[in-house]
This record gives sequence, C-alpha cells and structure tokens, in this order.
Amino acid sequence: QNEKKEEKSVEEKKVEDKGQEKKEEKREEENKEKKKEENDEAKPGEEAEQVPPPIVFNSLVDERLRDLAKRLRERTDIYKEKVIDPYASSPERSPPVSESPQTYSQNWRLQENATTNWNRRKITRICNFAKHLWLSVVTVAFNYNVWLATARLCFPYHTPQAIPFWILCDVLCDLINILDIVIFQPRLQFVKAGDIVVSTKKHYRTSARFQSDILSIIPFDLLSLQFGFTSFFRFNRFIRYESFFEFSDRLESIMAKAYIWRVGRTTGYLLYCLHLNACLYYVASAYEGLGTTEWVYDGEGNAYLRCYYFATRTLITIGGLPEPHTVFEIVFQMVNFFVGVFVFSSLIGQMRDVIGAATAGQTYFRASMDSCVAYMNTYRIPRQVQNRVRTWYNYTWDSQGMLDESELLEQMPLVMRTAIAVDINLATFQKIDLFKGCDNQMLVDMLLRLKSIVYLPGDFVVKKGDIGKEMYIIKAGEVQVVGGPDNTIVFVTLKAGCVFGEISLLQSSANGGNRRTANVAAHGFANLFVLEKRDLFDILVHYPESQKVLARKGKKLMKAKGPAAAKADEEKKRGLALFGTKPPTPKMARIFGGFGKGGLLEKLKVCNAELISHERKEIKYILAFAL
Ligand SMILES: Nc1nc2c(ncn2[C@@H]2O[C@@H]3COP(=O)(O)O[C@H]3[C@H]2O)c(=O)[nH]1
Repeated sequence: QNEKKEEKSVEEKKVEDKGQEKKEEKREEENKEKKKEENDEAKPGEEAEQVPPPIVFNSLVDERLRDLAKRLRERTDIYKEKVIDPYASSPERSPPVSESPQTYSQNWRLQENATTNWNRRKITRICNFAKHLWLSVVTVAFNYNVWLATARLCFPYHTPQAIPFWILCDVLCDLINILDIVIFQPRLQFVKAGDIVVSTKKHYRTSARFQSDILSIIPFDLLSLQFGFTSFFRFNRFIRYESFFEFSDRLESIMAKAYIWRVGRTTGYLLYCLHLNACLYYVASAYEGLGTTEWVYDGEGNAYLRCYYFATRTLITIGGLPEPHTVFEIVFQMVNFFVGVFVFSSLIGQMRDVIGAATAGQTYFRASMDSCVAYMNTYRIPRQVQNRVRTWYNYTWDSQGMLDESELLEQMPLVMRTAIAVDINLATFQKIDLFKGCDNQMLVDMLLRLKSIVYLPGDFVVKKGDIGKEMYIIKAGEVQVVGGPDNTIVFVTLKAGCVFGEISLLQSSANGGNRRTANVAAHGFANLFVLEKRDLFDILVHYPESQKVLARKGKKLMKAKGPAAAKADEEKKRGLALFGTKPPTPKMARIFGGFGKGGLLEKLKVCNAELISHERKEIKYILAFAL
C-alpha cells in the first residue's frame, strides 16, 4: 500500500510539474507577444528588420489561415458594435423578442395583472356561453309552442292519456319563459344614446318588450278548466318570437360560417309553412268528413304524416293529387296553390341569396381569372406567361382567400382596420430589427399602409440599380439576395419577418443613394407586405425621433451592405473557387430547393409526415409551375 501511495504521489508531482511547465511556456509566449506589439507600435516602419519572416510550408494553407483569422477579427468587431448599439443589427435575422429588464416587483405586478385579465376573460367567456345556452333553451320553448300548439289544435292529440303529458310540457315551457322574463331579460345589454349599457329592472319594465313578454305569459290556459283542454289558449306564447330572432342573430355573429345557419333557418321556414298547411288540410278533411270524398284525408295511417305529404305535393306544386270536386275543396286547393307559388318562390329565392352570398368570393375569383385569361388570349400572350398568371391567381386565392386584402379592409372604419392590422402583424413588426427603437404608434400607422403581394418562384422583387420606391416585409416564404454574373451567387436568404429593400429607401437621392444595392428574387412562393416610400415618409414626418433612428440605421446598413460592401462580398464568395466549385445541383432537384436543408429530400420526408398547409400549397404549386 505504501508503494502504491508513493507511486501516486510521484505521478501527481509529475502532473503538477507538467502544468507548471505549460504555464511558464504560456507566460513566455505572452511576454514575447507583448514585446512584439510594443516594437510594432514604436517602429512600424522597421517591422521587416525586427521580426523574421514566418516560415511558410504551404502557401495555400497559409493564405487560407490568414483569411480565416481576418474574418474572425471582422466578426468580433461586428459583435462589439452590436453590443454598443443594439439597433445596428442586420435585417436578415429576427432575434427572439427580449423583454425589457424589469424589477422583481414590476414583474410580479405584471404577472398579477395578466392573471386577473386572464380570469376576467375566462369569466366573460363563460358568461357568454351561458347566455347562448340559455337563449337556445328559450328558443326550444318557443318552437315547442309554435309547432305543437298548432298541431294539437288541429289533430286529435288531446286524448285522456296524453293530456297529463301535455300539461307537464306546457308548464315546463312556461317556467322557462318566466325565468327568462324575471332573471335574464332585465340584465341584457342595450344601446342608449350610443352607449352600451346593461339593462336595469326599471328600464326593462318601461320597455315595449316587457309588455309583450307579460302578454305572452298570461295563463289563458286556465280557461281550459271552463271550456275544455285546448291549445288555443296558448297562442299568446307566439308573441315571444323576438327571443327566437335574438338567438338567431347571436348564433350568426359567433359562427365562422353563418350561411350554414341561414340556410337551416330558411329551410325551417319552409317546413313550418308545410306544417301549417298539413294542419289546415286535416281540419278541412275533418270538416268535410274523413274519407267522405276522394280529395279529403281518408283517416288511414299516421294522420300527421299523410297530411304533411299532401301539403308538400300541393305547396311545391308537384301535382298528381286527387282532383277537388266540391266548391269548398276547389277554393281550398286554389288558395293552396297561390300561397305555394308566392311563399315558396320567395323562400327559395331567399335560399339562393344565402348560398350566393356564401360563395360570392369564389364567384368573384373565378370571374376575375376568366376575364384575365380572355384578355391574355385576345392579345396572344405566350402560353408560359399565361401559366404564370394562372399560377399566381390560384396561389394567391388559396393562400389568402382573396385577391386583394386591402379591398376588404377599405370598407371598414379606421378603428376596425387598426384593430385587425395590430392583431395580425404588430407582433411581427416589433421583432424586426430595423424598427426597434421606433415609436410603437408609428408601427401601427405603418401597418395600415401595407399592401399584400405574392411573388412566384424565381421572380425578381428588386433589381440592382433600380430606384427604390418601396420596401418589403416577408409575410410567408423566402427571398434571396443574389448577385454575380448570372445571379448564381446567393448572398443571403431572408425568411418570414425579415425586411429588405430598405437601404435605397432610407438613403437620399443625392449620389444615386436611392438605387437598389442588390438583386432580390423570390425563392419559393413569397407573400410580401409592401410599404411605399411615400407612405413611410408621410408617417415619419410625425415621428422625428423614429426618423432619426431609421436614418442612423440606414447609414449603417449602407456602410455594411452598400455597393462597396457588396463588391467585397462578391469577391469573397468568388474566393471559394480556390477549393473548386461545387458541382451544380440537377435542374429538377433545384426546382425543389436542392438536396440540402429544406430541399427535395427533406420536403419529401415532410410530405410523408403531416405537412403544414402553407408548405403543402407551395409544393403543389411548385409542381404545377415546374410541369
Ligand atoms: N447589398 C445588400 N443588400 C442586402 C443584403 N442583405 C439584404 N439586402 C437587401 O437587399 C436589398 C436590395 O435593395 P436595397 O438596396 O433597397 O436594400 C437591400 C437590402 O434590404 C446584403 O448583404 N447586401
């Protein structure tokens, strides 16, 4: 054991000695470097005499290493600059949103506020849900009265066994109505002198609605004790029709596809007309005597079903019914036909309007595309261009559900437009480096002036040397800053949330500063927001501070990416030729973005899994476009 301990301590000593040796070596090296630097500073001209030339084994490797060291130094400089001025970052990357530093108590208060807001929103949502649920219960009660009171009045449904059941249902419905009148109606919101106020009991009691509600629940049913059990005494319940329309309006306002409910409601009106007619036919048959003539109901089978069948054939004027013979039958049938023609034609017209409104967008899209194709045919536009135009139409429609978003927003008041624009894009804008430090209200103003535009794969969005009249923000897709003799060098790929075209926009026209400094082409399909120079400058007039921030950034960008920097960049990229050029990607694979990251193989992999809708659309169109 002693021997082992000795061995260990010897080894440890050796390690320590080695560490010390290394440290000493390092110190010596540092001292040498310091001396060298001092010499450099003191006598820059005598460098060649003082420092012996380095030994070069391989000039190519040596050059590459020097180049690498230079680039690392440049990168460090850029990072240093960024640390000093956080707004000087480049536009091609959107860093994660960093919250401004807050104290613990501030954070805590914010969290508490957020929780309270969240709780309040949750409570409001629950209340709204409860209101909708209650309104649907009241609507069921209303429909019970409207459909069954008429049927019970005309058909022999009041048998001694059924009467207790009917009484129970009637009482239940009346209870619902009473609860609604006593608890819910006085608490509804209404508009008073332009203000939304929650109704008070006093307000409700003085309203016309209260009077009609009270009239609707007067229990005339009690007269049944004197005159026998009949649903005739429940007809005052029909006055509560307003609750049905209230329910209908609310449902329309919360449904994403309101036309489905509208079609359902119109169908309901049609069915109710048939229901009324079936009731009348039974009453007419009973008046003449069941089965006494060929025309009347013969009393066989299910009375309601047979009469409903008769009503359907009569009102929809299908025909094939037994001929009426008596004056009463002829008059009844004639009135039926007239009502059928007027009521049914208007209801079917209403249905056509509802369906037409639901598909109006699609119809507009088809009509615009057809007229554009007809125009291109008239002027014998080449097939290739026509295909591109068609692809643009289809992609734009599929990706945003309309051809021109601004058309839709134009009809809205400014407040609504602002709310929508802020909701959709403000978060993205706040993350854009270029706008960091700018006034938030300025961003909102800018959002309102944006126009949406779609570029096809390979389209040039910006051409070097052109005058910059607008800047772009990428909504979806990618664009590439390209250069070189045939635009084959890709300088940078910009993704969703990035800005480009701002350099020439932020420079003055003196010395050609307003010219585009690079070519920018759409990589795949690119959905962009366009902000015109005129609009930007109109806005900046009101925000001098933001104007200063943008001007400063414009200068920095020009320095970093302007013509001089671009040339150096291009040469740097060409320098890669030292290692031989990469073999070109096959043409077909190139269409799909090559074999690399995000390329054909990856896309195919993603296709097997679940594709997100945008990418799926893009691949579909890229395929269509390529073929
Ligand atoms: N010149 C240059 N432009 C770039 C670079 N990266 C992104 N861009 C954008 O490409 C745009 C070309 O038009 P602008 O000069 O108006 O603005 C330019 C920049 O927004 C780059 O590295 N160099």
